[in-house]
Amino acid sequence: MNPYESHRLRGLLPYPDREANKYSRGHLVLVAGSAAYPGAACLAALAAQRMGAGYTEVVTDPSALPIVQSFRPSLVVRSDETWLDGEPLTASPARPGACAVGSGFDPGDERSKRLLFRALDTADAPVLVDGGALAALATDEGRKRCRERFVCGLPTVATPHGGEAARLAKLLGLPTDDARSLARSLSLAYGIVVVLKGPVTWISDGEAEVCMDEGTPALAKAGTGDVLAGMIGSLLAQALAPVDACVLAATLHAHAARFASDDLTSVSVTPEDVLDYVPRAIAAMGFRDGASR
Ligand SMILES: NC(=O)C1=CN([C@@H]2O[C@H](COP(=O)(O)OP(=O)(O)OC[C@H]3O[C@@H](n4cnc5c(N)ncnc54)[C@H](O)[C@@H]3O)[C@@H](O)[C@H]2O)[C@@H](O)CC1
Ligand SMILES: Nc1ncnc2c1ncn2[C@@H]1O[C@H](COP(=O)(O)OP(=O)(O)O)[C@@H](O)[C@H]1O
Repeated sequence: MNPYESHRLRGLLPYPDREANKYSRGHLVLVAGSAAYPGAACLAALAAQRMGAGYTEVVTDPSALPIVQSFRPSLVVRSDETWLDGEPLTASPARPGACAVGSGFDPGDERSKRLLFRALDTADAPVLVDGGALAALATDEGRKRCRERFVCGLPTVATPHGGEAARLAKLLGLPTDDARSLARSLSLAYGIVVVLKGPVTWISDGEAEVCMDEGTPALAKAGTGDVLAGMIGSLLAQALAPVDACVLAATLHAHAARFASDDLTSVSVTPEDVLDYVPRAIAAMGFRDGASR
């Protein structure tokens, strides 16, 4: 059920080439955070950096700007008000990129919807939809946009937990009793790759499902989903195929939490600790021949 054995996963790790520059290593536009949840933008942004993206640009609510800026000086941070009217994101082989939208959005507010729709409408690049933006995705207008992107060959990934998946299913009256079938039916109905998170996480592109069961209940703490979104977004920005990006990120997220639990106990691990153990999870997965350490 999980065709991703360790050799295949190791081959997907995005070790930088000798000639790498910050643009060739992937530009992630992370539209995240709100007045209510500025911390989610910080968690997802550091996760994106740790997962290898060369250029992590955080687009956030004006009230969250100073918080994200002071969190890490290497982040490029700008206001979502200017982003709404700015240049759309275009990815190319020389300058790969992706947009991740919604971690730390207030579900159901009008601003979340505007930001999500702008990302879906304008990004000529993969888009990841997470957190509060999933409420706006679970509307006729949200689904229509996903279908249009699907027809144009533009990947969209969504990372719902059980509650968010139920919202996406409700729009279409889909049954929610079996997680594997739910991941598949949401993927087919919206034309997206679905990462249905939980104690077991199911990843579906509508054709096949991958079962991710290496997690630990240490991950059941607010903020770990924001970390996962940053990791997947980072790999999408580095031009991994969508299902590969989701499987590799979910595996490293689970391994990082296990390493953190070994040292800190499953009681005490925080999402920040999961972030700190991502490098150990990457190193434990191994090095490709010729990769720069
Ligand atoms: N430090 C931060 O800034 C954090 C921000 N967060 C952000 O907070 C926003 C709201 O997310 P929430 O998930 O709290 O709110 P939601 O309103 O989207 O969903 C929460 C509700 O979903 C239901 N639910 C059903 N199954 C569930 C499951 N398996 N896991 C979780 N909930 C389930 C629960 O009844 C709960 O009341 C998101 O944008 C998220 O990214 C959270 O990730 C927590 C940390
Ligand atoms: N009991 C558990 N066992 C394994 N993994 C879990 C468990 N509970 C939660 N997780 C993982 O933790 C993450 C929680 O994400 P999410 O519910 O979006 O949290 P948040 O929105 O608070 O960041 C997901 O990756 C999920 O698979």
